Amino acid sequence: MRRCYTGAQIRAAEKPRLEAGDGPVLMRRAAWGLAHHTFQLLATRAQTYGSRVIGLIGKGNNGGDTLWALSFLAKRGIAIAAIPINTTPTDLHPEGLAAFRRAGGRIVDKIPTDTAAVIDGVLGTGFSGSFDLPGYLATNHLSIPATAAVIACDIPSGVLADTGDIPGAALAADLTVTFAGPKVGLFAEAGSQHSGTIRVVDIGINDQLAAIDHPWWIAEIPDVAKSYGTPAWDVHKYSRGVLGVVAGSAEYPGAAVLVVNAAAATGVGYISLVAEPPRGKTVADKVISANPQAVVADQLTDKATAVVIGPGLGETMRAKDATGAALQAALRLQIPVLVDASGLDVLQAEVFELGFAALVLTPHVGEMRRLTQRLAPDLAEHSVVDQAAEFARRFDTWIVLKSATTYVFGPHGIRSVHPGRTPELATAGTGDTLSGILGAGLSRLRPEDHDFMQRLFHTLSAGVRLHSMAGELAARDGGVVVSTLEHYIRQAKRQDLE
Ligand SMILES: NC(=O)C1=CN([C@@H]2O[C@H](COP(=O)(O)OP(=O)(O)OC[C@H]3O[C@@H](n4cnc5c(N)ncnc54)[C@H](O)[C@@H]3O)[C@@H](O)[C@H]2O)[C@@H](O)CC1
Repeated sequence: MRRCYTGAQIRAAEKPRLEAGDGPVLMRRAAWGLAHHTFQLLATRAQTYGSRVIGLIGKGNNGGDTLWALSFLAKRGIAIAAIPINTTPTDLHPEGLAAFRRAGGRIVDKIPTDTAAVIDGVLGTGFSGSFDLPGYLATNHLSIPATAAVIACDIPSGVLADTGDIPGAALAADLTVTFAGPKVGLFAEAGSQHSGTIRVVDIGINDQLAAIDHPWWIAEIPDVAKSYGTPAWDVHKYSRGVLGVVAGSAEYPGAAVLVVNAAAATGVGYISLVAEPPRGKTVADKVISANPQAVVADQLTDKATAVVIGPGLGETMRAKDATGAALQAALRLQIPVLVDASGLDVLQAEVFELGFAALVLTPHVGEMRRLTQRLAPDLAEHSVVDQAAEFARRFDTWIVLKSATTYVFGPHGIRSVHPGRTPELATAGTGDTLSGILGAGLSRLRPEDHDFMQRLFHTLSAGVRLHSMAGELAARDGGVVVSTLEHYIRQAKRQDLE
């Protein structure tokens, strides 16, 4: 798992160094890294000596970094120029501007058509409110040639470092060179679609960053193998993981099929479908014809090591009873419980007091808002991401908030972020598939292990990654058809996508 940070966390880590007077040193390290990666990018395009690089410069330190970086590039034979954005040359970072001028840089008011790269150094982590850089450029007749690379200094201007939201508009970068540690805004929401390739420059504050409480985490491809890879050589079907599935109804039998398909493709020792009569008949028939290895029972087996409750259960009294009975059994067995879809709407506040081994809720944005409205109405004014984070903390539970960006929040502030890698996953049934993947992962955990919580977090985060890898593979293969996603889950488990 890789760490990333809010703007405030990065500022807190820098603070002692700034107070010790190290600001200029940190800035020059950042600028050196920005110049290095810019040069590397130009080299891959065979555009180094004599190429032109233009900086779009704001009045803060982000502009200062860019001016310094341009001065370093000039020493490597690059023709440099800068355009102040929303400010005047007299308001630019003084030392940066002096270095830039010493290196022969000129302030200009046009972007020449032979420009090889534009560095966006208008706004960095000091950005708040709203800004529309593309609109500003259009109004001022500054057009970036289609052949020029766009390189963002630290973060594309207009992206909020803490959330990835873009309240105005931002340039989409080919490359973002970010300092100290990656900002969460480069991976979340619209920011994730504007950051391009991300390079991190070590500016010498890693010790301070390591000490930060509650960074954000990101699951990387190797993490999938850690949580979902080959089981121990000596497992048998029960010790590998027994997943109970309480899903499907006469109205939505397909949801149960999708959960079971995904769990089977992810890898589990035994799948027990809880399908008591009369809803059981249709659901059981459909699941068994798709997955003959699943075993149908009318209640949760005592051998279960995790249970998924909710997909396609519907809103009938019977669905509520099935949810209640499965929760009681899971409590008695002390196994992790995942509640999704219809199951979420019947959860009452008391459920959170019961003391499950772990309770994981996987709402999409609409379901999260409904949960908040019902159980924590005072949070309703917050963003849905903040609602999920606070809900997890308040109710001592785990939330996987599904949207274009997916978030995992744990009870004690632990959290991970997962950029949307393909909009193809925005189709009915992909949530059921995620429940199946995560259910299979949960069934492998042992609540009695000392590092159970850590493993649980990794399982949820890596499972979200596995799901999006499967989506990406399906998208490349012509699009996501949910009933075939299990095929891509298996492919994703063995394929290095990057
Ligand atoms: N703090 C540090 O030690 C380091 C900071 N570095 C750089 O410093 C940046 C942060 O610098 P700053 O704090 O000066 O902030 P920025 O350079 O991001 O921008 C600050 C300026 O933009 C203005 N501004 C904010 N929102 C605006 C809006 N919506 N419309 C118009 N103007 C707006 C602010 O009033 C302020 O004048 C980082 O992103 C990074 O590039 C690097 O040099 C590394 C070291």
